[in-house]
Amino acid sequence: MAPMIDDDFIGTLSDTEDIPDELQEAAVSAPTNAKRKRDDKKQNAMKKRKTATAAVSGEDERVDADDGEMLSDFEFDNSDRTGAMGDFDGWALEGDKADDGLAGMADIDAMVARRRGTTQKVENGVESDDSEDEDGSENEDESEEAGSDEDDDEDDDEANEADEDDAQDEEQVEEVSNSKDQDAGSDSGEDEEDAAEVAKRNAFFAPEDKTVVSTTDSSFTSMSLSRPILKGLSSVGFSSPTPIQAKAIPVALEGKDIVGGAVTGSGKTAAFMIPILERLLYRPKKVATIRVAVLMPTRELALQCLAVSKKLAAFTDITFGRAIGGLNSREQEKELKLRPDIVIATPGRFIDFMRNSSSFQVDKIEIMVLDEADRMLEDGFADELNEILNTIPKSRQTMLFSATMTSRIDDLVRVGLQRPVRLMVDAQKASASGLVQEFVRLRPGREKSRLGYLMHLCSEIHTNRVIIFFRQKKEAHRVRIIFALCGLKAAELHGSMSQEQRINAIESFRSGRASFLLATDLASRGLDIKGIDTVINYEAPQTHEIYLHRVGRTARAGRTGVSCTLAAEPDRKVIKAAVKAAKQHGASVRQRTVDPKDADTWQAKCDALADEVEDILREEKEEKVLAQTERTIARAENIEKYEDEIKSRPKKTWFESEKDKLAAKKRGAEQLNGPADAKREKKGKLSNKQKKKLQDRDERREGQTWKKGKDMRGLRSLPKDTKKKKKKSTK
Ligand SMILES: Nc1ncnc2c1ncn2[C@@H]1O[C@H](COP(=O)(O)OP(=O)(O)OP(=O)(O)O)[C@@H](O)[C@H]1O
Repeated sequence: MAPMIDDDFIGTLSDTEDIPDELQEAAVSAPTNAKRKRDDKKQNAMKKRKTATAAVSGEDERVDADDGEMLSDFEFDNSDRTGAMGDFDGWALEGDKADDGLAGMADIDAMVARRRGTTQKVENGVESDDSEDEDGSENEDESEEAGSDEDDDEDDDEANEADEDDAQDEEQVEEVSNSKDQDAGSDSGEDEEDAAEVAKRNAFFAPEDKTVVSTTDSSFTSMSLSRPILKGLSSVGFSSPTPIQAKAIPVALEGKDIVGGAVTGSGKTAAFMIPILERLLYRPKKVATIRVAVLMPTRELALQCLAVSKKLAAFTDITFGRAIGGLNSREQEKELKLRPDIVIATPGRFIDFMRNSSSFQVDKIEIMVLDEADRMLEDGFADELNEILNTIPKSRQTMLFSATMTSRIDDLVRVGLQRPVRLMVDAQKASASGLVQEFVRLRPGREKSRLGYLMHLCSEIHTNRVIIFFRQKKEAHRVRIIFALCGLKAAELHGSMSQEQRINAIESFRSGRASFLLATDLASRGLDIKGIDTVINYEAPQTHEIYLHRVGRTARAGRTGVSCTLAAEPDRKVIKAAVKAAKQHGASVRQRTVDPKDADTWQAKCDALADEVEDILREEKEEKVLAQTERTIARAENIEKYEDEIKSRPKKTWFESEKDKLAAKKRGAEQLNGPADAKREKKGKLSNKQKKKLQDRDERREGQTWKKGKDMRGLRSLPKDTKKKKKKSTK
């Protein structure tokens, strides 16, 4: 039966709830940097720019940085974007081993083709290089071989980037559904901030009215940007600044610290990169120096940022280097020896170079950017971040950006911001304006057919340019096999894949060879892939923030897109928060009705494939073991061949022991999943809020009925017969 869109969707997942009228298809609607050392030339250039900006904007036009208002008059120009950023053409992998094949997907496709006895031609597959994933441990000495082994992509910081994925994986899932997501529903964080927090904030941030220039009528030319920068902008098709760019660029050009937030896909990358490039044009050029460090939480994001930045800098002499995990360190070390102006990095590899590469000097860094800053400030990255912050100069400009930027002062204080300017363009927890959020409700007892629902959606409704998010990489992989067995072209992306496979997977999806990308939250932040039509949440994520990042992979840069979330009992809290926020911001929310028979038919098909899936998993494991053995032999041969060179190198040091790393990982998981039971015991007395949380969790564990929250109480104005019908259906 054809699926239906039910426009009067409600956020509640309980069958006893009434459908609200109001949820019917919304049809949507610092002081100057005197302390900091700047050379005279730069200061003068800055002053000139400042005067020009002020002249253009005028005092009266200043906009309150915190007004949370969307600048409705801004529209992305998507009419003619040929040659623009849409044509992302690579990962700047010169020198790194990058395969054009369909790694990660080709293996499965080949196996399925063999099993089906077809002659399906499968492009060359690349074996998974996930040795560290098999035993779950990294060997610090492994990187010793980097010099002699081109393939040695697994480095010490593998763990950091993998954490992004692992933290949301495996055994934590149950915890997740029972603890942290309760926060998502409650108005924690910003909403609950008290007067003390407001006072702290006022003291911490620079007074807004003095520091923020107007964004109305702003254009790149009115920002007094230099010709090479303007040429770069026009070459990528950026004709006018997005709201966050209009706000951030003038402030950043003045050298001020920034805490910036704007919805996903609103151009935050260029918001920090344009002023950096402009400022670097005025750098002293006699001695090459690393002046800028941009830190990102995942390797893919770092590579993407590098590609975008290089395009923007195409008409300048500004140079770039990488310190990105998972890629050949020797190549990166070579680049860093030349002291590029800007280094784009993931924290683990950055620290590795900081400690072990004499050519990597960070003592002249003048600007540091933390992209996806709220993620970087989480416990999982705390040790790395502290190590970096303690090493690079304190007298730097620091910029933090994220679509879900935290304003919790305690989090921000440790970054060493100096009277930062707070630039929040969109209302907190808003989604992109072109996004339609669909929910497919799985009634109690229907969860066992979750996969059936997904298969139905992907074969009948959302059939192309779809990214599907999973909580567990194992599940993403299993479903990827089922997709292959059912003839759906898919790629997968998660932390159990080698970096090369990860990049190839993204590329095969980007190029359209794969219609579906099955990913974990490794891909939830920042990835800018043009033309993603739909984001499907196979399960709701742990938090509302992650939900916003996930659904933000579509409807980017003024485009439209759909998110579709399978909503069962365990997903309830996050969905409740998502619907509530969507309601508040006038976003489009609707329910998609899928005939249970369709889902059951697909579920039966999938169940019937179980043995075959097991066989493929076994076969895959055997191939992995074989590949692993071959790698071990090759490694041993390499060690023998390059023994002298390896022994002559100083032993690498790492700032954390394995134990510390594990502890950090645990802290990260705890932060993600909420306080562990142990914490509860240790603390002794619990606050009422904690008690309520635990009680809610226990109730849910026992499968008791969910109580309506505040935001759901308003859902009463349904026509009577609809109410009756609903009640009946629950009996
Ligand atoms: N001024 C502009 N004009 C037109 N397009 C732009 C402009 N600035 C950025 N874009 C495009 O908008 C898209 C999103 O940009 P970007 O990836 O920087 O978003 P973001 O805000 O960092 O998103 P996320 O929060 O998901 O990381 C990119 O494809 C980029 O090319």
